[in-house]
Amino acid sequence: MIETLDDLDVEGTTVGVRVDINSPIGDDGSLADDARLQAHVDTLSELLDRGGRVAVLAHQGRPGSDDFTGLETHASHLADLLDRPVGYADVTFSDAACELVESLENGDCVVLENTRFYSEEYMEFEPERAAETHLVEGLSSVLDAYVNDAFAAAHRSQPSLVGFPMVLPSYAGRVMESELEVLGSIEETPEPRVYVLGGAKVSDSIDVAWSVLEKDLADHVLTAGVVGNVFLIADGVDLGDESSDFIYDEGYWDEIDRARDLLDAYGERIALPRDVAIDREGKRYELGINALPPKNDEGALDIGSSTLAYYERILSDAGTVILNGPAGVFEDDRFETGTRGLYEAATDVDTSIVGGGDTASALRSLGIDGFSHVSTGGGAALRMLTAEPLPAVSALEGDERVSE
Ligand SMILES: Nc1ncnc2c1ncn2[C@@H]1O[C@H](COP(=O)(O)OP(=O)(O)OP(=O)(O)O)[C@@H](O)[C@H]1O
Ligand SMILES: O=C(O)[C@H](O)COP(=O)(O)O
Repeated sequence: MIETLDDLDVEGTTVGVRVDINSPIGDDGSLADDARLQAHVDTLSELLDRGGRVAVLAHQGRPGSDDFTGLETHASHLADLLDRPVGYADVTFSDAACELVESLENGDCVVLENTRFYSEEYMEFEPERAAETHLVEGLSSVLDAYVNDAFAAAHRSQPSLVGFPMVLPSYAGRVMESELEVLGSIEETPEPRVYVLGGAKVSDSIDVAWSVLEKDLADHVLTAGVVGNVFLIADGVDLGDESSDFIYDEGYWDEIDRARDLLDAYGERIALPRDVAIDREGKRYELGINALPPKNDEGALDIGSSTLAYYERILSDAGTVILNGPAGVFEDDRFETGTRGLYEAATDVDTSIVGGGDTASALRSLGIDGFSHVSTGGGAALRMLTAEPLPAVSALEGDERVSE
């Protein structure tokens, strides 16, 4: 069983809190979206208000990517959100970092440097081995307890996520708790249940579709975005070279066979786009499936209005909708219509759950809200929807973990 902050005697305790504040970074190095920081305010405030001494652990970006930055900006933004001083250390587990953590007083908070600045943190380990990494060994010597609030990274078996529960009493933070509560009990949500799978993560979406159709969790799967295009090709539609090349270049060509198998097995529960929107001479132009391929091979960049109306009808009878990924290239005003329409229709459904990450920040930029739950996790939420165990969650509940 996973223990929560309700089980932790916080006063005077030095707690390592793993959060996921991995955020889009603007060209000037600023945070382009602070939603993930906001999400952790409750956990951090609660620990600090209850007299905890908090050392925050987090990653930002991946080695080699433009958003692979330090956490100084995150620390100062957290100070604003928490409305209290938040320190920053440019180290994570060195002697200097440990001395700083040891010097914390009740109610003090420090953000330690990006865990992924250290090569071991970008490797996947079994928890017992993760507990022997420099990061976990070094830092656990100055911590009394560990809180994992990083649901969005819980599908990674990296040291700061799975190692600490092997050596310290460990607890789920409030974000982790609520994500597990909602995403862990999908089968109890009202029926009929509709899954909307859009975006560009085709293999992940096909995994989700297989799983929820096989387990009878889904009454309908609505396909859109690149996922919808792959299903159209699998169904024998010629989308033209532009869309086909895109799918090939992204490495999703083999997924067409999987999509076809899925249509053979569960076709009556899978809805495919009836029309698509293309860019013709700089304008949005809609084409019915029978009019494809486009005469100039323009790419299919959004679902069209008759698909939207068809999907809205299915959603109007739904008890639960689970959405992941946009319906088109929403970053371009001409092709945001499908995403906006679909997600707005979803807010009218009794229970509406959005599988997060970039989708969540897209919705904020489109100004759409009113969902029952917007997950902080992209990959983690998808994995949870296929009922696959998340390593960081297993580490929190495992037999090997240390109890108080
Ligand atoms: N028809 C399309 N053609 C090309 N790109 C598309 C199309 N539909 C959607 N996209 C692109 O897919 C991208 C998002 O896909 P992705 O699956 O990564 O979703 P996401 O929101 O990042 O997922 P997560 O929330 O899991 O992080 C967007 O950048 C969007 O422009
Ligand atoms: O944004 C995410 O999905 C999490 O922060 C995990 O990041 P990663 O995919 O780089 O491991």
